[in-house]
Amino acid sequence: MLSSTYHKALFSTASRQLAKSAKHDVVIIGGGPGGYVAAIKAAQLGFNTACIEKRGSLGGTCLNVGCIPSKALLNNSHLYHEMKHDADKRGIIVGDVKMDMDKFQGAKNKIVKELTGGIEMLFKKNGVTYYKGNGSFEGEHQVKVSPVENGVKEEVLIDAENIIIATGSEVTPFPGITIDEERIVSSTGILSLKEVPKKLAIIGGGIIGLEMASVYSRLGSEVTIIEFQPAIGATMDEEVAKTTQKFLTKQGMKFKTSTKVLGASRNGDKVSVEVEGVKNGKKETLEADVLLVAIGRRPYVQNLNLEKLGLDVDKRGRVVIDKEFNTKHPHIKAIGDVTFGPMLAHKAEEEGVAVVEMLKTGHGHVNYGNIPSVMYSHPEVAWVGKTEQELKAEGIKYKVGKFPFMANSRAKTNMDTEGFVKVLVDAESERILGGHIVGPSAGELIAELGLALEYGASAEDVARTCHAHPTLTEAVKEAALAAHFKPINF
Ligand SMILES: Cc1cc2nc3c(=O)[nH]c(=O)nc-3n(C[C@H](O)[C@H](O)[C@H](O)COP(=O)(O)OP(=O)(O)OC[C@H]3O[C@@H](n4cnc5c(N)ncnc54)[C@H](O)[C@@H]3O)c2cc1C
Ligand SMILES: NC(=O)c1ccc[n+]([C@@H]2O[C@H](COP(=O)([O-])OP(=O)(O)OC[C@H]3O[C@@H](n4cnc5c(N)ncnc54)[C@H](O)[C@@H]3O)[C@@H](O)[C@H]2O)c1
Repeated sequence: MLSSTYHKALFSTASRQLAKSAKHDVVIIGGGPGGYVAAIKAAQLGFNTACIEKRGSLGGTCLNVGCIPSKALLNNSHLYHEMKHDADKRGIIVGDVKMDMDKFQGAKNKIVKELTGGIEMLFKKNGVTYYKGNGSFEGEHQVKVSPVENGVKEEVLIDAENIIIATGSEVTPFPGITIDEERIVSSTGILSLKEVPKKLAIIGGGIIGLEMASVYSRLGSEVTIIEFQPAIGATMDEEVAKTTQKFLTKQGMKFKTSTKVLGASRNGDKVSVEVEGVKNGKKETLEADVLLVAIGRRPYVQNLNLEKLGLDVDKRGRVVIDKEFNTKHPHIKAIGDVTFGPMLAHKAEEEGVAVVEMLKTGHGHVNYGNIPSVMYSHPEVAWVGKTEQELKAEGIKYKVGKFPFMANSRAKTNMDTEGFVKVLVDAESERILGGHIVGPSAGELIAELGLALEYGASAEDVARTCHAHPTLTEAVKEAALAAHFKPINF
């Protein structure tokens, strides 16, 4: 996303004279992955561009309280766990390994600060005007920027030819459960705990639940995940979800699937969670030191004043747009989490580019059939294209090619052999329809299958491509070979 030059640079906002009114070709409300990418692209394509962000720092949910801080905690907790429990079997004697939570959190905060500051610098470099304030509609072509702490000091009224809504999403609340961000936390609070909870309960076995379960389980928490559905992993391929649950269970996490949460309350430093089995109606009270509520996110449109222009949201609160990102007023468009599609940073970024290209040329495209998903647990889980359950539901005849990391020489040398690569191909043409990986570096490996999908490659195309040895990528090649004919090494 950002080059390392910018990662390193800490950037302080230059003081600027604020006009009470301004005029721009493109105004973007929201500075997350959707909004900031759209802003940079628009400026690069020659538009006089402004981006309004009220948070006080750019990068949105992803950089401030999402992708980036969670991955920093995941990476460092993994290192800690490896040193403590894994080094010995590799012949590395490390002595007494301990956690320093202040430094652990500090390392994460430093990364967030550098990356968000880097975007501010990119805005400067590309000539994007950045308004630190709340954006709201005043008219079809008028956006008002209202002051926020450390932001604009007075209101600015912008006259905008085109407006892009990129206001993202917020945590879905659980009715009746009050988040205090201390003992009962959302995805934001869990990223900044001051100590490792002895017992951590999590409502929701989706991506946030499982990633945070991984972090704290590695640091020593007893983790229980409560999931309403019979399976974890939200939209994962069913076989992959089952395998993932098996691996995470082996790591010590406890799962209560098909379980309904009736309520939760804080009593001093403890939290009680009342649950009931969906199938047997059995009630139980779980005690925890911290409870994470992670049952999804919902679009965020508060304080935008959409009503003023009669802009529609659907039942799930998503801003209604057509295939070209247009609301009912075609010069007002919406991208990212605030509208349809998966709530992923790279999806928002793709839309950020496409929406601006649409403005410039009348064409802009996102391939929604090829948006990868990655869960950064260990082993990682990554997928792209169709799952087996989707292919069955659509009546598409397919073949499966699978290859286990146990038979991959690089995974063996790394002593990291859990999982497999699964390639789903059209039964006749062998064109790749989906890729599913649970295993080491799955999040990196999935890019190859994404590229194959984008270019309409067949299993044979991937299988006949020379892959370096010894690498984990050979498992992808072998899975493709298995779909086409037979693998060599298994
Ligand atoms: C814990 C966690 C981990 C995640 N990890 C990943 C991951 O690893 N990979 C991944 O792809 N996705 C991940 N996501 C999802 C990802 O963060 C979102 O999909 C992505 O941030 C959406 O980008 P966006 O630009 O649409 O919205 P956002 O990032 O939410 O940005 C919207 C911005 O608009 C601002 N805003 C809202 N209203 C106004 C207004 N009226 N005026 C001015 N500013 C306004 C908000 O302050 C916000 O900064 C994660 C999410 C969470 C919560
Ligand atoms: N690595 C990543 O790409 C990444 C990481 C974190 C978050 N995200 C994105 O953020 C969004 C939100 O993540 P999330 O994990 O909160 O949502 P999610 O949709 O991934 O998972 C929510 C889970 O909660 C369960 N659930 C819902 N209501 C429940 C209830 N009442 N009781 C018990 N379980 C219940 C659902 O069945 C589901 O399994 C997702 O769209 C995800 O794509 C992505």
